Amino acid sequence: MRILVATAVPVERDAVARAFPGPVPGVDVLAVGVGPALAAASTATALTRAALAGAPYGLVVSAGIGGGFLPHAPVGSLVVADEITAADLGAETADGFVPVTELGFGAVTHRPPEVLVRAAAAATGARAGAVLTVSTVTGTAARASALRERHPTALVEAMEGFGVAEAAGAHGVPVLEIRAVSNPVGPRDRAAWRIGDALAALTEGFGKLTPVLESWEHHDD
Ligand SMILES: O=C(O)c1cccc(C(=O)CC[C@H]2O[C@@H](n3cnc4c(=O)[nH]cnc43)[C@H](O)[C@@H]2O)c1
Repeated sequence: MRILVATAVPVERDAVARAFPGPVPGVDVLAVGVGPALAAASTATALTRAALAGAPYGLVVSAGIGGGFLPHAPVGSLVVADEITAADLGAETADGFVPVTELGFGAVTHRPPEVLVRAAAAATGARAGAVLTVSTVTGTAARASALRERHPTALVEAMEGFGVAEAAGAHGVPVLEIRAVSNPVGPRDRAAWRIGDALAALTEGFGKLTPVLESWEHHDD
């Protein structure tokens, strides 16, 4: 089975690639850009190109760093998504946020295969929980609390997972998301982001995850 690993930026791509001693046949790691729209477009393009070449991918993995909801996902920890949810795709109303699904449109959540989530968490020591996709990095305690109130199982927010998952879904390919926590979700303190520690955790996690991905077979679970 061919696997596409989609990171946002080249440093994340390189952190994933460092987990492998050399090129791994069947595993491609691609930097697809920051944010859900560019990530969706780039991932869909890669999936289409592979399908047209007669070598389709059987699994897409969205991977990278992310903000962790404290105390559930501390800096340096790993999280695997049991749900990939677009947290700001909807409408603001006088009564609060309404997701697009309640307005009669589209989807806001993709669920990776349960068996794969469990195996990935067991192999890497990652916590399993919801990973939110946002277009705006949270910068206040109030927004962090509002997100957790709306999504009580959320462990991480990042900016690409839902876009990658939409592209995978359009191709009928299962998706997984794994994030290494670089910063707490909350008041903006960009200087405190531990990007190096998170990238190291991503490399270590991917070393343990790759055999799981390679041996996994999709049975619509
Ligand atoms: O400094 C900023 O305000 C800023 C605004 C937009 C993007 C960035 C990035 O550095 C994005 C990098 C990448 O990291 C993921 N990420 C990491 N932490 C968070 C977070 O707390 N909330 C959302 N995304 C996060 C994200 O997936 C980006 O691709 C900085």
